[in-house]
Amino acid sequence: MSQPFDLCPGHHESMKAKTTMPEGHKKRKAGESSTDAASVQHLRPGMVLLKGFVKPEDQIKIVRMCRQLGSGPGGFYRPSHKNGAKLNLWMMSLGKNWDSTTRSYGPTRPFDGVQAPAILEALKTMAQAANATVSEFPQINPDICIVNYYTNSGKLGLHQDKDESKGSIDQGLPFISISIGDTAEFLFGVTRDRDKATKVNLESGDVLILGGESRLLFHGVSHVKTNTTPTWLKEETGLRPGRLNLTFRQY
Ligand SMILES: O=C(O)CCC(=O)C(=O)O
Ligand SMILES: [Fe+2]
Repeated sequence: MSQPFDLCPGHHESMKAKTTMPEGHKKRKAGESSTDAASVQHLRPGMVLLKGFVKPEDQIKIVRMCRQLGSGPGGFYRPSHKNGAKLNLWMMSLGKNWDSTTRSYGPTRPFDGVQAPAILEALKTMAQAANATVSEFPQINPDICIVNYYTNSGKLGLHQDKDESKGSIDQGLPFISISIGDTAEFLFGVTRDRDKATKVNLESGDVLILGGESRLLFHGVSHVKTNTTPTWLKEETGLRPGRLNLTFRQY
Protein backbone atom coordinates (compact mmCIF):
# COMPACT_ATOMS: atom_id res chain seq x y z
CA MET A 1 0.00 0.00 0.00
CA SER A 2 1.43 3.36 -0.98
CA GLN A 3 1.96 6.03 1.65
CA PRO A 4 -0.23 9.15 1.85
CA PHE A 5 2.75 11.29 0.84
CA ASP A 6 2.39 9.90 -2.69
CA LEU A 7 -0.67 12.20 -2.80
CA CYS A 8 -1.77 10.65 -6.10
CA PRO A 9 -1.22 6.85 -5.88
CA GLY A 10 -1.23 4.90 -9.12
CA HIS A 11 -2.45 7.87 -11.12
CA HIS A 12 -1.45 7.99 -14.75
CA GLU A 13 -2.06 10.76 -17.25
CA SER A 14 -3.97 8.24 -19.40
CA MET A 15 -6.49 7.77 -16.57
CA LYS A 16 -7.45 11.40 -16.75
CA ALA A 17 -11.12 11.93 -17.43
CA LYS A 18 -12.35 14.81 -19.57
CA THR A 19 -12.84 17.32 -16.84
CA THR A 20 -14.95 20.40 -17.03
CA MET A 21 -13.20 23.24 -15.28
CA PRO A 22 -15.24 26.12 -13.91
CA GLU A 23 -15.92 28.47 -16.86
CA GLY A 24 -15.21 31.74 -15.08
CA HIS A 25 -11.73 30.55 -14.21
CA LYS A 26 -10.84 29.40 -17.71
CA LYS A 27 -11.19 32.88 -19.16
CA ARG A 28 -8.67 34.47 -16.82
CA LYS A 29 -5.15 35.03 -18.01
CA ALA A 30 -2.15 33.53 -16.22
CA GLY A 31 -1.16 35.55 -13.18
CA GLU A 32 -4.65 37.01 -12.77
CA SER A 33 -6.35 36.04 -9.56
CA SER A 34 -9.87 34.69 -9.43
CA THR A 35 -10.76 37.01 -6.58
CA ASP A 36 -13.48 39.61 -6.80
CA ALA A 37 -14.47 42.03 -4.07
CA ALA A 38 -17.28 39.76 -2.85
CA SER A 39 -14.92 36.93 -2.08
CA VAL A 40 -12.61 38.85 0.24
CA GLN A 41 -13.64 38.25 3.85
CA HIS A 42 -12.15 40.35 6.63
CA LEU A 43 -12.56 37.95 9.56
CA ARG A 44 -10.92 40.20 12.16
CA PRO A 45 -8.22 42.89 12.11
CA GLY A 46 -5.18 41.29 10.50
CA MET A 47 -7.05 38.23 9.23
CA VAL A 48 -8.31 38.04 5.67
CA LEU A 49 -9.79 35.09 3.79
CA LEU A 50 -9.60 35.16 -0.01
CA LYS A 51 -12.28 32.67 -1.06
CA GLY A 52 -11.42 30.67 -4.19
CA PHE A 53 -8.36 32.80 -4.90
CA VAL A 54 -6.20 30.09 -6.47
CA LYS A 55 -7.22 29.37 -10.05
CA PRO A 56 -8.04 25.73 -10.91
CA GLU A 57 -4.98 25.38 -13.14
CA ASP A 58 -2.78 26.66 -10.31
CA GLN A 59 -4.44 24.27 -7.84
CA ILE A 60 -3.56 21.41 -10.20
CA LYS A 61 0.02 22.70 -10.46
CA ILE A 62 0.29 22.90 -6.67
CA VAL A 63 -0.77 19.26 -6.28
CA ARG A 64 1.76 18.17 -8.90
CA MET A 65 4.59 20.24 -7.39
CA CYS A 66 3.84 19.00 -3.87
CA ARG A 67 3.66 15.43 -5.07
CA GLN A 68 7.04 15.78 -6.77
CA LEU A 69 8.70 17.49 -3.81
CA GLY A 70 6.90 15.32 -1.27
CA SER A 71 8.11 12.01 -2.63
CA GLY A 72 11.75 13.16 -3.05
CA PRO A 73 14.57 13.91 -0.57
CA GLY A 74 13.31 16.25 2.14
CA GLY A 75 9.74 15.22 1.32
CA PHE A 76 6.72 14.32 3.45
CA TYR A 77 7.24 12.59 6.80
CA ARG A 78 5.23 12.17 10.00
CA PRO A 79 6.58 14.75 12.49
CA SER A 80 6.56 14.17 16.26
CA HIS A 81 6.20 16.39 19.28
CA LYS A 82 9.01 16.62 21.85
CA ASN A 83 7.27 13.87 23.88
CA GLY A 84 7.42 11.50 20.90
CA ALA A 85 3.70 11.66 20.05
CA LYS A 86 3.15 11.93 16.32
CA LEU A 87 1.26 14.87 14.83
CA ASN A 88 -1.89 13.92 12.91
CA LEU A 89 -0.49 15.03 9.58
CA TRP A 90 2.36 14.61 7.08
CA MET A 91 4.73 17.51 6.67
CA MET A 92 7.59 18.86 4.61
CA SER A 93 9.47 22.12 4.98
CA LEU A 94 10.74 24.25 2.12
CA GLY A 95 13.41 26.95 2.40
CA LYS A 96 14.37 26.02 5.96
CA ASN A 97 13.43 22.97 7.99
CA TRP A 98 10.97 23.44 10.83
CA ASP A 99 11.80 20.95 13.58
CA SER A 100 8.62 19.91 15.40
CA THR A 101 10.52 18.58 18.44
CA THR A 102 12.45 21.79 19.17
CA ARG A 103 9.95 24.10 17.44
CA SER A 104 12.75 25.91 15.62
CA TYR A 105 14.05 26.39 12.07
CA GLY A 106 17.35 25.10 10.70
CA PRO A 107 18.90 24.22 7.33
CA THR A 108 18.60 20.43 7.63
CA ARG A 109 16.30 17.79 9.10
CA PRO A 110 17.83 16.33 12.28
CA PHE A 111 16.37 12.84 11.68
CA ASP A 112 17.92 12.29 8.23
CA GLY A 113 20.32 15.20 7.69
CA VAL A 114 18.56 16.19 4.45
CA GLN A 115 18.49 19.86 3.51
CA ALA A 116 15.06 21.45 3.13
CA PRO A 117 14.22 21.78 -0.61
CA ALA A 118 13.99 25.33 -1.96
CA ILE A 119 10.58 26.98 -2.35
CA LEU A 120 9.71 26.69 -6.03
CA GLU A 121 9.39 30.11 -7.68
CA ALA A 122 5.97 29.16 -9.06
CA LEU A 123 4.68 28.55 -5.53
CA LYS A 124 6.23 31.76 -4.23
CA THR A 125 4.59 33.74 -7.02
CA MET A 126 1.15 32.42 -6.07
CA ALA A 127 1.64 33.36 -2.40
CA GLN A 128 2.89 36.83 -3.34
CA ALA A 129 -0.05 37.38 -5.69
CA ALA A 130 -2.43 36.72 -2.78
CA ASN A 131 -0.37 38.95 -0.47
CA ALA A 132 -0.53 41.80 -3.00
CA THR A 133 -4.34 41.85 -3.17
CA VAL A 134 -4.72 42.97 0.43
CA SER A 135 -3.38 46.48 1.01
CA GLU A 136 -3.44 46.25 4.81
CA PHE A 137 -0.52 43.80 4.72
CA PRO A 138 3.09 44.56 3.79
CA GLN A 139 4.43 42.47 0.93
CA ILE A 140 6.64 39.63 2.18
CA ASN A 141 9.39 37.75 0.44
CA PRO A 142 8.61 34.19 1.52
CA ASP A 143 11.73 32.20 2.41
CA ILE A 144 10.05 29.42 4.38
CA CYS A 145 7.04 27.30 3.58
CA ILE A 146 5.55 24.44 5.56
CA VAL A 147 3.48 22.01 3.53
CA ASN A 148 1.05 19.88 5.52
CA TYR A 149 -0.91 16.97 4.17
CA TYR A 150 -3.91 15.84 6.22
CA THR A 151 -5.64 12.55 5.52
CA ASN A 152 -9.34 12.48 6.36
CA SER A 153 -8.46 11.74 10.00
CA GLY A 154 -5.88 14.55 10.09
CA LYS A 155 -6.06 17.49 12.48
CA LEU A 156 -3.86 20.10 14.14
CA GLY A 157 -4.33 21.44 17.68
CA LEU A 158 -4.64 25.15 18.48
CA HIS A 159 -1.21 26.77 18.44
CA GLN A 160 0.58 30.03 17.62
CA ASP A 161 3.17 30.34 14.85
CA LYS A 162 5.96 31.98 16.80
CA ASP A 163 9.14 30.24 15.71
CA GLU A 164 10.06 32.77 13.04
CA SER A 165 12.59 35.58 13.69
CA LYS A 166 11.75 38.18 16.32
CA GLY A 167 11.87 40.89 13.64
CA SER A 168 9.34 39.08 11.47
CA ILE A 169 6.93 38.55 14.36
CA ASP A 170 7.41 42.01 15.90
CA GLN A 171 6.64 43.64 12.55
CA GLY A 172 3.53 41.44 12.25
CA LEU A 173 4.65 40.28 8.83
CA PRO A 174 1.78 38.21 7.43
CA PHE A 175 1.82 34.53 6.66
CA ILE A 176 -0.05 33.26 3.67
CA SER A 177 -1.84 29.94 3.86
CA ILE A 178 -3.15 28.14 0.77
CA SER A 179 -5.63 25.26 1.07
CA ILE A 180 -6.04 22.56 -1.59
CA GLY A 181 -8.23 19.45 -1.69
CA ASP A 182 -10.72 18.52 1.01
CA THR A 183 -12.29 21.29 3.10
CA ALA A 184 -10.91 21.89 6.60
CA GLU A 185 -12.76 23.22 9.57
CA PHE A 186 -10.24 25.84 10.75
CA LEU A 187 -10.40 27.19 14.30
CA PHE A 188 -9.02 30.49 15.55
CA GLY A 189 -9.12 32.54 18.72
CA VAL A 190 -7.20 34.75 21.11
CA THR A 191 -6.66 31.88 23.56
CA ARG A 192 -5.94 28.15 23.22
CA ASP A 193 -9.50 27.38 24.39
CA ARG A 194 -11.20 25.28 21.67
CA ASP A 195 -14.66 26.03 23.05
CA LYS A 196 -14.17 29.77 22.54
CA ALA A 197 -12.61 29.43 19.09
CA THR A 198 -14.31 30.69 15.92
CA LYS A 199 -14.77 28.19 13.06
CA VAL A 200 -14.34 28.85 9.38
CA ASN A 201 -14.28 26.42 6.46
CA LEU A 202 -11.17 26.50 4.30
CA GLU A 203 -12.00 25.07 0.88
CA SER A 204 -9.80 24.16 -2.06
CA GLY A 205 -8.32 27.34 -3.53
CA ASP A 206 -8.91 29.51 -0.46
CA VAL A 207 -6.09 31.68 0.85
CA LEU A 208 -5.97 32.83 4.45
CA ILE A 209 -3.65 35.68 5.44
CA LEU A 210 -2.79 36.42 9.05
CA GLY A 211 -0.65 39.39 10.03
CA GLY A 212 -0.52 42.55 12.12
CA GLU A 213 -2.49 42.13 15.32
CA SER A 214 -3.58 38.62 14.28
CA ARG A 215 -0.05 37.37 13.64
CA LEU A 216 0.06 35.45 16.93
CA LEU A 217 -3.55 34.30 16.89
CA PHE A 218 -4.16 30.73 18.08
CA HIS A 219 -5.29 28.54 15.21
CA GLY A 220 -5.67 24.91 14.21
CA VAL A 221 -7.63 22.39 12.18
CA SER A 222 -10.40 20.50 14.00
CA HIS A 223 -11.11 18.10 11.14
CA VAL A 224 -11.05 17.55 7.41
CA LYS A 225 -14.37 17.02 5.63
CA THR A 226 -14.46 13.77 3.69
CA ASN A 227 -15.07 13.84 -0.05
CA THR A 228 -15.13 17.62 -0.48
CA THR A 229 -12.28 17.94 -3.01
CA PRO A 230 -13.65 19.43 -6.26
CA THR A 231 -14.30 16.65 -8.79
CA TRP A 232 -12.20 18.34 -11.49
CA LEU A 233 -9.18 18.49 -9.15
CA LYS A 234 -9.51 14.79 -8.26
CA GLU A 235 -9.89 13.86 -11.92
CA GLU A 236 -6.99 15.99 -13.13
CA THR A 237 -4.52 14.98 -10.43
CA GLY A 238 -5.73 11.69 -8.92
CA LEU A 239 -5.24 13.40 -5.54
CA ARG A 240 -6.08 10.93 -2.81
CA PRO A 241 -8.66 11.96 -0.18
CA GLY A 242 -7.24 14.61 2.11
CA ARG A 243 -6.05 18.16 2.26
CA LEU A 244 -2.87 20.04 1.41
CA ASN A 245 -1.99 23.26 3.20
CA LEU A 246 0.96 25.46 2.30
CA THR A 247 1.95 28.24 4.69
CA PHE A 248 4.44 30.80 3.40
CA ARG A 249 6.36 33.05 5.74
CA GLN A 250 9.33 35.41 5.79
CA TYR A 251 11.68 34.09 8.45
O1 LIG B 1 -3.50 23.51 7.85
C1 LIG B 1 -3.74 24.67 8.18
O2 LIG B 1 -4.67 25.31 7.70
C2 LIG B 1 -2.93 25.33 9.25
C3 LIG B 1 -1.49 24.92 9.27
C4 LIG B 1 -0.74 25.60 10.36
O3 LIG B 1 -1.29 26.23 11.20
C5 LIG B 1 0.73 25.51 10.42
O4 LIG B 1 1.35 24.80 9.60
O5 LIG B 1 1.31 26.16 11.30
FE1 LIG C 1 0.10 27.42 12.34
